[in-house]
Amino acid sequence: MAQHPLLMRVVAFSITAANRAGEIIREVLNKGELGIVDKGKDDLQTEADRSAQRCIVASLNRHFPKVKVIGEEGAMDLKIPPEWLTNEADSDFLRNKCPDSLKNITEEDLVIWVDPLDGTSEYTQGFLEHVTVLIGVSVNEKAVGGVIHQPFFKTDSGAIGRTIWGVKGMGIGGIEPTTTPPDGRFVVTTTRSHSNALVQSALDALKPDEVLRVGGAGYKIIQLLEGKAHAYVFASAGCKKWDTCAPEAVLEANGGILTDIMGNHYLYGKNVAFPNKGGVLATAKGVNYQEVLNKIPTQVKETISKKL
Ligand SMILES: Nc1ncnc2c1ncn2[C@@H]1O[C@H](COP(=O)(O)O)[C@@H](O)[C@H]1OP(=O)(O)O
Ligand SMILES: [Mg+2]
Ligand SMILES: [Mg+2]
Ligand SMILES: [Mg+2]
Repeated sequence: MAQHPLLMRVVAFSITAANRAGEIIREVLNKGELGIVDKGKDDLQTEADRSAQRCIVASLNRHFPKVKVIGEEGAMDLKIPPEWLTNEADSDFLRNKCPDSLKNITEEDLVIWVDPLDGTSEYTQGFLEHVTVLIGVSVNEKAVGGVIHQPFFKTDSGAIGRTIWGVKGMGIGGIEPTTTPPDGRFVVTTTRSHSNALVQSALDALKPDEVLRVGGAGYKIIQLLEGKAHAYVFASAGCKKWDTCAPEAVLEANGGILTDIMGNHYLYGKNVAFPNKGGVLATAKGVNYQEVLNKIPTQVKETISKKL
C-alpha cells in the first residue's frame, strides 16, 4: 500500500468508504426510522446522512490524519461502531497508474469534500436511484479525483450498488460503456426539487428537446456519463462545494466540463466558502460546452454574478 502515491491511496480508500456508507444508507431505509431534521428551506438531513458522514470521515481521518476532510453535515462524533471503519483500500483501483503530475503531492495539498448522501430530498420521497454518495479530492484547490457511489443501483446480475471513480489524467471506472449523447436532439438535466424562475429562464433559452428533472448533483453527472443528457444546467445558488467536487472531477476525467453558469471553474481549497453561488453548467464528453455557455442569456449571468 505505502508504495502507491498518496492520491491513489486516498481515492482507493474513498471507494471502500463510499461503499460502506452506501450499505449504511440502505440499512437506515430498511429500518424505516429516517430521523428527519429540517436544516433550512428545502434542506433536510436524515439519520442516513449523519451515519454515512461519520463512517466516511472517521475512516479517512484514521488513514490520512493530516488531510483536511470537509463534510456537508459539519463536525460530528467520530467514535463510530468498529464495523463502520473501512480498513482496506480498493485493490482494483490501485492497479491503475497514477498520472505523473499527481505523483508527488503531500497531505497538506489535499482537501477531501464529502457529501455523505446527495439527493436527500429524493431519499425521503423514495426516488432512490437519484441518491449518491460523493467523495471529491482536490489538489491545490482543483477537483482532480472523485467517487460517485450509487447505493440503490441494480446491476444486470441482480447485485445492488455501483461505484464510479474518476481521476483527471487517468480516466474513469465503474461505469460502462461511456456513451456520448444522441445527435440531433438536445437533452438537459436539471433540479427536481430546487427550481425557481431564473433556473427556468436559463432552461427556456437553451430550447432543449427534453428536460430531465432529477435529484442530486451526482445523479445528474451519471446521466451525462451514460449519454442520457447533453448538459446539466442549474442557474441558481443552492449547491455547495461537496455537491460539485466529486462530480466535476469524474466528469472532467471523462472529457466533460463542469463550471459555474458564467463559465468559471470552482476552487476547492481549505479556506473557500462552501456555497456555489454561481450555479452549475456541465456538459458531457463530445458536447460543445462553449456553445451551451454562449446560449445562457446575459441577463441570467448578470443576475447570478451580482449575488456572488
Ligand atoms: N437550496 C438548496 N438547499 C440545500 N441543498 C441544496 C439546494 N439546492 C441544491 N442543493 C444540494 O445540491 C444537490 C443537487 O441539487 P438538485 O437536486 O436540486 O439539483 C441537492 O441534492 C442538494 O444536496 P443534498 O441532497 O446533499 O443536500
Ligand atoms: Mg443536504
Ligand atoms: Mg448534495
Ligand atoms: Mg448531502
